[in-house]
Amino acid sequence: MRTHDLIVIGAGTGNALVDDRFAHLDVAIVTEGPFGGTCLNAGCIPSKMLAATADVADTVRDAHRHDVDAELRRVRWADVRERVFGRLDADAKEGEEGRRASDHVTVYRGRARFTGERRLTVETESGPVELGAGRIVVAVGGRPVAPPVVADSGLPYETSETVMRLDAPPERLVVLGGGYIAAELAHVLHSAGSHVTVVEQQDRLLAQQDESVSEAFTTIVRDRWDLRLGRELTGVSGEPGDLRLTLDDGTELRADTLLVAVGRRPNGDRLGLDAAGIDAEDGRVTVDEHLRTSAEGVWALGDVSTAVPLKHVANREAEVVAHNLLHPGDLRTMSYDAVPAAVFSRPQIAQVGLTEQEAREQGLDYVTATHRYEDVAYGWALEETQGFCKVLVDRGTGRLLGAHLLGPQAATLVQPLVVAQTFGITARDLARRPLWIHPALTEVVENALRALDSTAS
Ligand SMILES: Cc1cc2nc3c(=O)[nH]c(=O)nc-3n(C[C@H](O)[C@H](O)[C@H](O)COP(=O)(O)OP(=O)(O)OC[C@H]3O[C@@H](n4cnc5c(N)ncnc54)[C@H](O)[C@@H]3O)c2cc1C
Ligand SMILES: NC(=O)c1ccc[n+]([C@@H]2O[C@H](COP(=O)([O-])OP(=O)(O)OC[C@H]3O[C@@H](n4cnc5c(N)ncnc54)[C@H](O)[C@@H]3O)[C@@H](O)[C@H]2O)c1
Repeated sequence: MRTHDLIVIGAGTGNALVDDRFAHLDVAIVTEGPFGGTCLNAGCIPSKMLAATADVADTVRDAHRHDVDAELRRVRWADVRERVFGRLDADAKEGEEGRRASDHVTVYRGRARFTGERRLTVETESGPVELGAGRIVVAVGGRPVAPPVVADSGLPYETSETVMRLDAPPERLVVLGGGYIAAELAHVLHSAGSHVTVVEQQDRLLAQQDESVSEAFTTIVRDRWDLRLGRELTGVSGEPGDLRLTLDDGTELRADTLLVAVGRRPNGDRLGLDAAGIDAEDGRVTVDEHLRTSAEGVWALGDVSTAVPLKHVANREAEVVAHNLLHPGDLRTMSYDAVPAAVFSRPQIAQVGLTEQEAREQGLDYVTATHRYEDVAYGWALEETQGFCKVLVDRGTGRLLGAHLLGPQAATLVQPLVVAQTFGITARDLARRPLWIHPALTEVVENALRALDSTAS
């Protein structure tokens, strides 16, 4: 058995944890998949590079709204794909080579499985390798799930791991699920020329968002995508390239390609956690506020353990774990108090804190205010008619409980609201103390906050 000081399982966020502060340790990085993990290879980054291209194409399509005559001839998907993955695949390779060149890091490629306390076996190409370490970080992420009706059909389907690398946009794409991935990749593929149908079991798309956002998004995209809401998929038949998808109301959809986007599950179920005494629930590793697992010397971070499977959360968790590994006498705590999120679709969406339905369910005494993009000068400049910023504030303290944006640059505009919520700055202070640039789009945030003055009693 080869023994290391520290083993990190997973080369996504786990790999980023190992910086120069660990140079005095003998570190092993074990990974089944490419360096950079989901975010770089099949997640945040390619989907955003593709979404940005989709935004360019849609801007050309909509140029007439700005009295510009333009015609979109074609989205050259093969070239787009090559630009995106040519860069990202090279990045992943470079990341691995850099690690292999390091004299204090050993890389093992293969699937790891615990065999005992802080002991594991890795199925490498040249056979199993037994490893042990004083400390282990579990950062093995998650994977897409497929419902049995699809998985058992024997017919091909795509997930976010494969669909962005298709040779061409499908002519007829059906997306199962109406959450994050559906919203982003339907935008990408519709813009590239696919006819898109979304089948979602709930009555609205992005149903986890604030109800006003979810309703507005659903209404807006209905013009572009064929929506089958409140529907279940009950059968998959046909043949590869010509699928027949039956819904619970008896309707049948035809599709070249089925993209399954009904959620992801943590990979802990594949790790033999019991052998190492690591508690988990349905594959999700249980951690305390310092990100320690139930096994001495074993830590976990990212999608395998977190309640909020987002990359900026995983990055912060990695900072906490790195500190705690290096300073066992001064442990840091991970805070999930003001976690923002964004959906890079068209329109863009961003949020932080509570939705109005959550505030209501929690019986909070709150006020809300909404300001529309079309009521600020830069919204006029953009000819924007659908976007808005909505804020929820605690009536007693005046502090932000939540904020929700739908419209251009939402993911950027939300950031001052994240700062305010993090530092407990009241909505009134945030509106009135800093100067807000005129006539920047940020005025939609400023004016939503100012509108609270007229709603608060
Ligand atoms: C399409 C898509 C778009 C996304 N967009 C965004 C976004 O815009 N913003 C955002 O914040 N989040 C986004 N996310 C979520 C984000 O990608 C994840 O939260 C993040 O990548 C999780 O990082 P991680 O390190 O926990 O896991 P991963 O990056 O998945 O890394 C897990 C690593 O573990 C390895 N591994 C797994 N099992 C084993 C094993 N048994 N043995 C050895 N190695 C193993 C894998 O090969 C991989 O290297 C997106 C996700 C998807 C799917
Ligand atoms: N911009 C971002 O931050 C971003 C982008 C993409 C993915 N992600 C991450 O990836 C995760 C997975 O994304 P996702 O879109 O797969 O999951 P999701 O949880 O966002 O959405 C899944 C949707 O599928 C629906 N659904 C579930 N089972 C269904 C069924 N049998 N038939 C029809 N609909 C069904 C759910 O009601 C839900 O609306 C996200 O939760 C997020 O953590 C983040």
